Amino acid sequence: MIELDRAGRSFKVKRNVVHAVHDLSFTVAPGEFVGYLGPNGAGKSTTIKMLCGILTPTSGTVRVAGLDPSRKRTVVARRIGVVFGQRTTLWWDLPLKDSFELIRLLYKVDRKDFRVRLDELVETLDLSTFMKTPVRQLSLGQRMRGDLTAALLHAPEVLVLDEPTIGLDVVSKNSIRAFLQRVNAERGTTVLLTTHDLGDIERLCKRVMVIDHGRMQFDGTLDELMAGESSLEEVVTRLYTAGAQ
Ligand SMILES: Nc1ncnc2c1ncn2[C@@H]1O[C@H](COP(=O)(O)OP(=O)(O)OP(=O)(O)O)[C@@H](O)[C@H]1O
Repeated sequence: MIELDRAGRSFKVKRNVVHAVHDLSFTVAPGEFVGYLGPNGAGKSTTIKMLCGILTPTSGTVRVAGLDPSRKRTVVARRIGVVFGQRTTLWWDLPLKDSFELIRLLYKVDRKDFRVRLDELVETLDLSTFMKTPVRQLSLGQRMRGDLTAALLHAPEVLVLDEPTIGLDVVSKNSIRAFLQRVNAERGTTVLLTTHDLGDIERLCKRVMVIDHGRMQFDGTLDELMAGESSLEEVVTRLYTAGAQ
């Protein structure tokens, strides 16, 4: 479903070249739920931006559902849902329900399918009390639930999440985690999850990839990553520190 083959992305900053992602290869099979970890500046968001076609790789190839996102951005957009926890994709001044209607029009979602999906998402994510509220007046937890809904209204096969639980309280985090687990289990949606919250990883991901300085440091199961140790935080700290040396 997701395939990177020696993908790289560099940026020219003044006279220097920053290799944000370097020679990165991995595949994510349909229906997998994969955690994508790395310290600040490791290249996670750059990878995600290449998956949605926002950034073109400077070397190698990136494929989503067999398509090149930078060349087929609109087609890929219909097959992928993306949530950037730090930024909303909703319209700031519009009531939430109007943002959803705009998404229906943009993605050309059939009116009946849209209704069924929206009703289900409103119920599961408990949105009914703030559907008429402008996005700018929503709390962070409410806004995040709105963003998740927006990402799923066109029933994408792939969901890419960049810090979807950032800044949320423990109850909101747990309800979002339960929701994501359900989307993956019931709809078979492939999920790639970037987070600095290791609780998200422990709760949701069987497989974990860790990158640092744009290169893969670890790709395996959570059990393999833990290798008999009891604290994921310690394991990850060791990996991040080793990468920095
Ligand atoms: N548009 C850009 N121009 C120049 N450098 C960039 C650009 N985007 C990212 N970078 C650099 O690429 C590297 C990887 O950044 P990226 O945002 O992908 O990291 P990240 O793993 O998502 O980090 P964080 O966890 O802090 O969000 C960093 O050194 C960053 O400064």
